[in-house]
Amino acid sequence: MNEFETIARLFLPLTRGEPGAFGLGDDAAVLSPRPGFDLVLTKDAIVAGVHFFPDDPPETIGAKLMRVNLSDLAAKGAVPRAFLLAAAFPPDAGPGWAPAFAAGIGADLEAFGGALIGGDTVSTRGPAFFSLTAIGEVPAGTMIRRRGARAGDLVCVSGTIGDAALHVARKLRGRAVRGEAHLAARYLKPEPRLALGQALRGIAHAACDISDGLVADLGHLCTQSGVRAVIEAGLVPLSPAAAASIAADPALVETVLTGGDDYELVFALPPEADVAALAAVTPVTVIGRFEPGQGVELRDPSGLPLQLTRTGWQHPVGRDEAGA
Ligand SMILES: Nc1ncnc2c1ncn2[C@@H]1O[C@H](COP(=O)(O)OP(=O)(O)OP(=O)(O)O)[C@@H](O)[C@H]1O
Ligand SMILES: Cc1ncc(C[n+]2csc(CCOP(=O)(O)O)c2C)c(N)n1
Ligand SMILES: [Mg+2]
Ligand SMILES: [Mg+2]
Ligand SMILES: [Mg+2]
Repeated sequence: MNEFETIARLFLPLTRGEPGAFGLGDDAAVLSPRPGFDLVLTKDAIVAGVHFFPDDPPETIGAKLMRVNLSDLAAKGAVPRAFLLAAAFPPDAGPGWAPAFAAGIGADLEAFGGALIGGDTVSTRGPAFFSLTAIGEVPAGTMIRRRGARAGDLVCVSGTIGDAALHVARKLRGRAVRGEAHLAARYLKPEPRLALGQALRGIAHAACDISDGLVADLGHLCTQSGVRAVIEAGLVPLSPAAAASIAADPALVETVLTGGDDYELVFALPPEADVAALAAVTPVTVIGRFEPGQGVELRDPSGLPLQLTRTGWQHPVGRDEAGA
């Protein structure tokens, strides 16, 4: 399939009748925020060998592209509205690859809402690269910021932490884990916490999604808010697979706390907030408290500080992988 066949056959159906997409036949799209709403804009990219394994199923690569972006909208309390897709397809992909990738995106547009309104389709002699600009809506002035956590607030997280990072540790470093199928599913198709994020509007003082790692992303929230977080490692919610993996190899606790790829939410709730009411929508766990100061402190079950060798994922930019 050539470029324009790909746009017409694979991407046009994903516009789902959105008039501002102009049938993917114009230079640009038009989007009007509904009166009384703000548009919330975010962008994440994924690269073969960096964010996904080149032999991952193309449907789940499309889904993961959607979900890493939906996760940012979720963290801001936004409702998905529109997406712009940049796709540089792998040079050696078979004829079924792009249709399956597009089907993964289409299924998530159905599941989570919004429409494709534009993008760009290119070729590459390098690794496959995909990026979405995701556009969501919130009632004007209500986007949840990373800034706003206060001393005394509860540190909360959704879902379970560390599953995807354990999958990566198994695939890249040969680490022995338990519950491989569960860990793989969590890596391939993270759950964007859209309902929780929307429920947090007007309640949470601050929120961030966890892409780089729990400690790193909580650290970003602390920096923006000008507070410190003290969390108890023993309270961090784990799936049975992650708990069994750590029980067999305690060193994996660092992978869980700092490995990233969780796409769960970490957020600040005032102490009087009704955590149980939120937890009725999505699993929510209180893992610590915000205090005056800066940085993230982790405590082990005996209350002693837990030292980590890193806090999360960072891309090397303009230097080699060894960090020279
Ligand atoms: N190339 C860039 N140009 C402009 N702004 C950028 C660029 N890269 C990052 N940013 C901005 O920097 C901030 C931090 O970006 P970052 O990518 O770390 O956040 P994130 O998307 O929530 O996390 P992740 O990419 O790990 O999912 C965001 O406000 C983002 O829009
Ligand atoms: C094949 C493979 N190797 C390593 C990882 C781990 N990883 C890569 S980028 C990133 C942070 C989020 O990305 P970004 O900050 O770019 O949004 C993480 C945790 C992976 N997912 N797949
Ligand atoms: Mg980003
Ligand atoms: Mg984010
Ligand atoms: Mg990142």
